[in-house]
Amino acid sequence: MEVRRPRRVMILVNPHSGRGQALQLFTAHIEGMLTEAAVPYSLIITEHQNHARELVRKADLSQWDALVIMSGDGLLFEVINGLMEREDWQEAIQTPLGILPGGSGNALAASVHHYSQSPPAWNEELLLSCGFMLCKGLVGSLDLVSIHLSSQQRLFSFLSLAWGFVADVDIESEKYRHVGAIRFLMGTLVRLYSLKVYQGKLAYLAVKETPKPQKGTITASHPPSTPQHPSLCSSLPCQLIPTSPNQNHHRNHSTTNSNPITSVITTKGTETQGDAKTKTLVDSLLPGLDQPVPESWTVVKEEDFVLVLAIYQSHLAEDLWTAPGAMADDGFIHLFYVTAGISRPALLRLFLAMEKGSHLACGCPHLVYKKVKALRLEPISPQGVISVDGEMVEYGPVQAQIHPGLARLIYG
Ligand SMILES: Nc1ncnc2c1ncn2[C@@H]1O[C@H](COP(=O)(O)OP(=O)(O)OP(=O)(O)O)[C@@H](O)[C@H]1O
Repeated sequence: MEVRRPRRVMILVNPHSGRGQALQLFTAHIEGMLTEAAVPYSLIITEHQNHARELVRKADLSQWDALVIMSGDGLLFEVINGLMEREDWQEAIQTPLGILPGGSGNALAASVHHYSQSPPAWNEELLLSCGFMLCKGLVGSLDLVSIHLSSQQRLFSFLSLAWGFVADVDIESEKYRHVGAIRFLMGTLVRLYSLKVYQGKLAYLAVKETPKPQKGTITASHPPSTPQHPSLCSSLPCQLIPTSPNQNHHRNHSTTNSNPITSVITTKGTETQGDAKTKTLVDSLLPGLDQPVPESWTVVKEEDFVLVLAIYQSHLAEDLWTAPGAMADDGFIHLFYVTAGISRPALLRLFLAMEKGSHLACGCPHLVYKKVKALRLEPISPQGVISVDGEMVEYGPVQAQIHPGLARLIYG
């Protein structure tokens, strides 16, 4: 007879995130909620940078129903990259992930709240909404973006890749973190005052609008963007239910080749290569960074930018509804860029309009928006900042490709 050990939710709290109150917020608002909903959990307080990354890289994931972070987006970035560094990454990255806002930006928390079609919420109200989603335990797919840096390092991102104005504001405003979400407005005003032009080359592979596939065919396209709720989902009462790892972790995978040296194509177009034990995820759309981009790509003729922002969730911060049509698993990188020549007032108007998601209706000739599957950015300006999920990464040429529905996220 199979004896199932009890499994639970690992909650990682960064006590220094945001205004440094994540732990107090957890105790005041979430602890009771989880107890009432009978969700078993273990609380782990991160002690240093990369603590969460190392922990999930080595964790026995069969013990955990979900990995939840209470912090800003930076801690989830660590968790995702820790999972993708494991030998069993294909299974590991299927562990449901959850977010409780404890930072000052809280982009993913604001996005999942938005996907639940609830009216906008901030601060504690947003935290309660995310806590409620955690108790319900509904799980959907989450797109990840594979990012290659010039040093050959590869990262996995769930939120954004930014260069120019947005990246500068994000990183420079970290020193105002103690004031909370308003740090972005302060950073924006400071950076507007010393507005810069950033030189570089941008190219992308645009999404082709294709007719809907026939029923029953396996395609490489993304699924409908409504959340799927197969595994952690119980009906009622709101409670996380243990599931067998084998039951759900391979939900997206259909093996097309029985050879142990396999190339596995998932129904969502994710390719892996290698032997059966250590397959690596292939970025089939990306040539080497030292190779020219394929002819099917669009090369942007302008080389003077104010910002380039690739985002794959709806919100860049609690009050920045940047990609109004985006969903967690829509299979798109939403690429925005602003070309040089925009006036300070026009740029400020764009950011103010972003609060209501109406910036694309501003009619600003300098703002361009494209849905893409891959992109490459080659900065020419010798110094600058590139950020991935709000974290500063190595400056230099960078390219990225979307992997639709590679991870799983708790959202209602
Ligand atoms: N105990 C800790 N001490 C110092 N740094 C930590 C600790 N735990 C996590 N970190 C690091 O802090 C960084 C910032 O974390 P995170 O983004 O989650 O919070 P935040 O920056 O306050 O949020 P936001 O970006 O929304 O302002 C991450 O790189 C993370 O690795």
